[in-house]
Amino acid sequence: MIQKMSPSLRRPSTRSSSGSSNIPQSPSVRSTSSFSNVRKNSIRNASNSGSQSVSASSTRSSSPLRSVSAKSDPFLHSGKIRVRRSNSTNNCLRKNDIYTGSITVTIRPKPRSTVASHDSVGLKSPRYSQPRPNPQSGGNTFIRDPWFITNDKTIIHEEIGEFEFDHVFASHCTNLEVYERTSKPMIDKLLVGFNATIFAYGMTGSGKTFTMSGNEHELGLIPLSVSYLFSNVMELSMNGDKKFDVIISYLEIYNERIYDLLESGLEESISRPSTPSRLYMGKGNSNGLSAELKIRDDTQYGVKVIGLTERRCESSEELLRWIAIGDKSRKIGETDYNARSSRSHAIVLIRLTSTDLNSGTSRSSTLSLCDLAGSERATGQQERRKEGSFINKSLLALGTVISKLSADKINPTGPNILTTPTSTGSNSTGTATSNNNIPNNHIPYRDSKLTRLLQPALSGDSIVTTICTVDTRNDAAAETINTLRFASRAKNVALHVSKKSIINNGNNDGDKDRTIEMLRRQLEDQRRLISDLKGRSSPGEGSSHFSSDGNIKSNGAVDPNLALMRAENRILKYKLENCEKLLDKDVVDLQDSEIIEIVEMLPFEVGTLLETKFQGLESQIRQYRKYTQKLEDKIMTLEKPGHTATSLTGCGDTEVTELRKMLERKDKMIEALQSAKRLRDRALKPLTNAHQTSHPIVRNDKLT
Ligand SMILES: Nc1ncnc2c1ncn2[C@@H]1O[C@H](COP(=O)(O)OP(=O)(O)OP(=O)(O)O)[C@@H](O)[C@H]1O
Repeated sequence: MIQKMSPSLRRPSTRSSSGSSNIPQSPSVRSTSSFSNVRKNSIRNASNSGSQSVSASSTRSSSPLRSVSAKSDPFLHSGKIRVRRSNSTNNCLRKNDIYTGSITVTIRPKPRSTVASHDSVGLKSPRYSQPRPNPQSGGNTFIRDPWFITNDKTIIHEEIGEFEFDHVFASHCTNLEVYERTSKPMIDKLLVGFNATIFAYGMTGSGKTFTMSGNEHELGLIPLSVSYLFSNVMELSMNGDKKFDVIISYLEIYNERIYDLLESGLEESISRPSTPSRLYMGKGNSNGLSAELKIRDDTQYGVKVIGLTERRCESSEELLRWIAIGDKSRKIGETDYNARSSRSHAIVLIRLTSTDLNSGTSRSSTLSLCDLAGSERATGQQERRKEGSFINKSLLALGTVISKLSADKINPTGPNILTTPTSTGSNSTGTATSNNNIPNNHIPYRDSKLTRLLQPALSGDSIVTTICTVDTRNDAAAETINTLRFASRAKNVALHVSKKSIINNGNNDGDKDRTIEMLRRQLEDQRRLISDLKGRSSPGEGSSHFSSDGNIKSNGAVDPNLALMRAENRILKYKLENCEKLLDKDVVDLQDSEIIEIVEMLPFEVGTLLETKFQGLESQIRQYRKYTQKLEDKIMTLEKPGHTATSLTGCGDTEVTELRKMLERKDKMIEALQSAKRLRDRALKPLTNAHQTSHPIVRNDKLT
């Protein structure tokens, strides 16, 4: 019997290639007549091949990445997954800086049966196609599979009809294939500056956590994406023009409260080895200590969780270690459907900041990886029931937001295209505006923490991809149909996303980096100097330190007054020595018998004048010598322990002034010396000339 179709599924199919148009595509539900043709084919295919999908299995076999071994490398070394860049995007990228398209929606059915060892972790629900006792016949009845996947875009329920999405995976596809098609293109967008959001949605036990985190046999989208991100970051920063910062935060929404999953992880990050997945950690391990965090509107990010821990990561291993630590605190509990059911929505936020070291410009984009808790029916256990009601309430809020965003009635002129909040998109009150700026219906983002956190992403600040996991067992049909309805609406939400803007001002990271580099160098220089001084100074030197050039320092800084005093003292000394030499020479010269003879021959006045001059010079030199000595003594005293830089500076001012005055006088003295010499030369010249005739050898050298 063909059931009456839900109104939301009645839209005519828009089956054009999703990559060729920016008009969001409605999921199609075929007429029952067309459906019956498909059904026949599907049933035939299924019975012939024993598999659900032809196209998806071909995808599986053609993937070049299937040989990657999760066992050999739990975090999958980046080199192993970087086989090729993905060019698969179902949406249009009109301009380099603008992304126009709709939310990308993919469906991942849970396999009919999983290998026993894989399933031992907790699949409690009855297996697909298992025999059930039939009271009428007394024998066993096999429950028939109501779902068919006819190609990689379509999933059909034999009574409900056909749903079309961007991609429908085969139930036996690997996480790697899901990653290749969903997450990898998003990392490529992230790397060029777009925000990217990926979330897994589906009923409890349908494989959301398996898809996002993986298990010990198979890596999930999170580790695969992180490895790919870091391999790109390393490659792009190789030539030294760019620098990347990767920062992780990790939170959960449990019973409508936000908790930081990295708050208490620092010690563990140091001591613990990395762990690939929360599935293999302790159960029910809430530490119960973390405080609830609040959300605020934020001009840069739309919304911000106040006080959320941020950890800077240098490698994929480090980042995944933080996630493993966060996973440990995530609330997990046993439900009727899943022995290790996530009782919270978990969101990993990875912020990538790239800085162009030449221009100093930088750009930050954020990757949000969300593993939502699964919708579930009421259960017997009180605690699970309470959790379940919070989960369902928040998922309902998400469904309503998506529904409002997707509904044509919001914008009767066309699809509801959302733009970034900073331009014409939604605001914090949740009012969406369409392209033509006509205010639309109120979008109830504030109805739950989940929708509030996803608000920027859903209102056009991020490219969004969702992976809806479904359970194709007959028992789960109602939940699966609900999931597909949600997925159908999400597919209708159109996006118009701008790249995050480049920050280019004096306070950008480039400038900061340069300043930091300069300060770091200064610090290193000073450290070297300090250790050098420590090595040279004796233990009793108190707070005074000596630089390599002998100047006293306080806290590593050169005292400029003292340095000046010392320099001037050196000059003074040098001049004094020269004066002394000159005087000594003159004295010697004058004592020379020949000169004395000559001088005796001079008129008396000249001799007296010279004598007076030289005596004056001698007296001046004695004064300078005395002063220099005094100055040296003073410096020696100041350098002794107990004299601080302050006292030094205080003394130095007067000393330096005096010294300067002395230097001026000293210059005068030298001038006087020179004029005396000239005078003497002039006085001696006629005598020398006269003497040359009778005494050809004159010791001129002594007079110069
Ligand atoms: N595609 C798959 N291949 C192999 N095993 C799977 C797959 N999907 C789910 N499973 C298994 O099913 C079980 C439940 O999956 P999982 O915990 O991921 O579900 P879930 O949707 O996250 O549930 P919940 O919402 O309750 O947290 C796990 O044991 C998981 O390994």
